[in-house]
Amino acid sequence: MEYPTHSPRKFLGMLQQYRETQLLFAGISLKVFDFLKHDTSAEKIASLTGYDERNLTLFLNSLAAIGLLEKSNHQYRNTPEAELYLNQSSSSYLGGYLTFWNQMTGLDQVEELVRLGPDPAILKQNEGKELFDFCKLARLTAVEVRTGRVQSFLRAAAQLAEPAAPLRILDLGGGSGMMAIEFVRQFPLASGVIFEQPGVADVPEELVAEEHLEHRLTIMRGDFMTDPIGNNYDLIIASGILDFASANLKELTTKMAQALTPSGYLYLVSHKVSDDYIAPKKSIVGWLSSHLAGLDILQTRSNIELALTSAGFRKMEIKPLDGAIQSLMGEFYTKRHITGGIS
Ligand SMILES: C[S@@+](CC[C@H](N)C(=O)[O-])C[C@H]1O[C@@H](n2cnc3c(N)ncnc32)[C@H](O)[C@@H]1O
Repeated sequence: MEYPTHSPRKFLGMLQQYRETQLLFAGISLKVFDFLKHDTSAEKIASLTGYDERNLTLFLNSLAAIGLLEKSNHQYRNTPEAELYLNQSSSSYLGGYLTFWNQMTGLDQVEELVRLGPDPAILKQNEGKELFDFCKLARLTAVEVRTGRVQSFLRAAAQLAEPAAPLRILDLGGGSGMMAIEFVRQFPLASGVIFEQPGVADVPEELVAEEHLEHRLTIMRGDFMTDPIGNNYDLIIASGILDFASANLKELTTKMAQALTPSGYLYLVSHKVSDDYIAPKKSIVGWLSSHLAGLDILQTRSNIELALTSAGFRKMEIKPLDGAIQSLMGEFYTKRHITGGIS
């Protein structure tokens, strides 16, 4: 008998991935990773939590099978990644962030929305900043941003600026403000502004205070589309914000260009969405729930490039960086004709 022309492996793999994802979230919710810094038996965890020992054993075996736990001699312990990101006692704990992101981008309603269409009110308003809980997101990303994103940004910035440069920076729609906070920690003479909507700005304000950086970072509250954002900045960080300009992208890029000094830089993190809206799949699928609900704000890469060019920006070539995670790195733009360092 001939093999079929194509294998169904892809679908079975997707099913398996779905099951593994369910196990991950069950593990986070049951907080089992909190008990597994060191070798521990299912019996011990069951006695501490009241969970059913038999079923807990089955569950832990499955977590070990999918590579979240290690098992030896009937004892379980976290893998290094699980210990770093899934144990609540870790300073890099991401369980809350993953759970929030799962809810925010969840597709439980996909069938209904495809059948019935979007919410007319969301469709009419088309305001991303009204739809998402950015306050909660900002609190949760304070940790996430330090798991690679900010390091990649700082490594790239170190190529452009002298360590002792007295730079003035703006973190526009900064969320947690962690990009700006870590930047001024790395550049001891740098100072600047974190700009956020009023309902979110308390989060970076608290984080700045926790780091005792109030004398170097001020919080500006407002709507970056309609309110002044300040000027004379040497560096503007625009990470994950351009989609919220909706149809007014050119206005926002022009506003950013005007707020920069002539030799200033823009650090841009965007989704690099293709014109046909099918790539990258992480962004297309991640935004699907809000688009089905009625939003239509995701900007394509070419739209963004057009708006940046018409505002006078040019993309800079940054040399490959040791230790930077390329997929997490944004791009630098300048208004200058020549490239060089900020000083
Ligand atoms: C996807 S988050 C990115 C946050 C942060 N830059 C980061 O990379 O983690 C977008 C941020 O832009 C802010 N934002 C969206 N629209 C805004 C507006 N019109 N004015 C001010 N902030 C806005 C949101 O409150 C949110 O914190």
